[in-house]
Amino acid sequence: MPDQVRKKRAIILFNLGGPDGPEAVKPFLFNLFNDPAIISLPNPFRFLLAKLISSRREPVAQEIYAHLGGKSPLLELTQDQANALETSLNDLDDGFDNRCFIAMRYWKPFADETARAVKAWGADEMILLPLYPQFSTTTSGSSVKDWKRACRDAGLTVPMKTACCYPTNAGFVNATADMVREGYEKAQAENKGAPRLLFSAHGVPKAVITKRNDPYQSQIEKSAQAVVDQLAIPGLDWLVSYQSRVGPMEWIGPSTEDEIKRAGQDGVPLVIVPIAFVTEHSETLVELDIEYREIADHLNIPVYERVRTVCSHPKFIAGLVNVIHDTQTALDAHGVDSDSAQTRGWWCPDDHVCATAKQPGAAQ
Ligand SMILES: C=CC1=C(C)c2cc3[nH]c(cc4nc(cc5[nH]c(cc1n2)c(C)c5CCC(=O)O)C(CCC(=O)O)=C4C)c(C)c3C=C
Ligand SMILES: [Fe+2]
Ligand SMILES: [Fe+2]
Repeated sequence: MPDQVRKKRAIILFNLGGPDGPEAVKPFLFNLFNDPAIISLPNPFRFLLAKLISSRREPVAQEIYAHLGGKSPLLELTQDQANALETSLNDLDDGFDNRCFIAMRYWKPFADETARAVKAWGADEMILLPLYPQFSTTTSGSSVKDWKRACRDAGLTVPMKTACCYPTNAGFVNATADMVREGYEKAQAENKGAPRLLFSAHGVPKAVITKRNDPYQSQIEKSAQAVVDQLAIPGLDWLVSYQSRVGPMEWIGPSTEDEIKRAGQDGVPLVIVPIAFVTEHSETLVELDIEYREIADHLNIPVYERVRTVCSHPKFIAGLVNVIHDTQTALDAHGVDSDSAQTRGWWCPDDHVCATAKQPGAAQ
């Protein structure tokens, strides 16, 4: 298609963000705990509590990021994904001039800066793509809400469509299965018995699931089941657990730490699979690779193998291309016009009670 008739389509990739140096750790934590999607208290209580918790958590978090040279690798790896996705989309020649942008929720680049960049580029339309396969109000929901605020503040008024979730997307599942196969075979080669697969996801407080009807936990289970189906290993021993608890609230379980201890009691080789993260960062490189490995070593677990995240695996990137095309065409097929698409257009392949997907007329 000739360049002059191509529409400019901005793909906005969302992730959590991480500190880019030791001095960023405390303000990053403050931004996280000051998010009403994380602590649902009215101000000034949330602000004061966020100040308190971020100060208390800072030494622990500094220690975590010190293992990574004082900063998170999340942005760099997300940039690699953005580059790979942009190349794949433009190679398809689907009538759009596609450009990928990144908006992080709690550290740079923030939504405000990215919204200004999208406006300066002259986008005709946008697709919002959370880099979270499973929807949670604490992650994708929070990012999309903040993006819409940033667009209003920047005067960016072009139509937008949102990919809600893609927990069983074939590209994501097949890329994960490829990585798991590699780890599983390595563990098997040690000849210490049949390995147990532990799908470990970032936890959330129980109240997030029960009070907000958040589909996160059920979608994590669907993702894990889809990977297991794809692996098709007869008699596979597997389960889902949740890592990264913070604070005194009750979190969803079982906890990954408890399951590592149980594997120690059972004397089975363990293969840990991150199922909610699509890039490496502190929760994989420090929590899984250092902290939990130490526990496993202490318990004499015969093998502890941690599977890599999908990052820019070609199958995962191809899966994201499909998510973008589904988002575009599903809404077009339903005749959602640019006005309502701007505020209400969500594509959701799941049957969870995604407020916006189930009630297209509902205010967000
Ligand atoms: C699926 C992904 C994530 C969910 C769900 C999630 C919920 C959630 N997280 C916290 C508190 C913290 N998370 C921290 C780091 C962090 N969290 C995610 C993803 C999810 N969080 C990522 C990708 C990262 C890593 C960032 C990086 O290193 O680049 C941290 C900071 C690290 C630490 O101090 O441990 C905190 C704190 C809560 C409270 C929550 C749900 C309510
Ligand atoms: Fe987190
Ligand atoms: Fe959804």
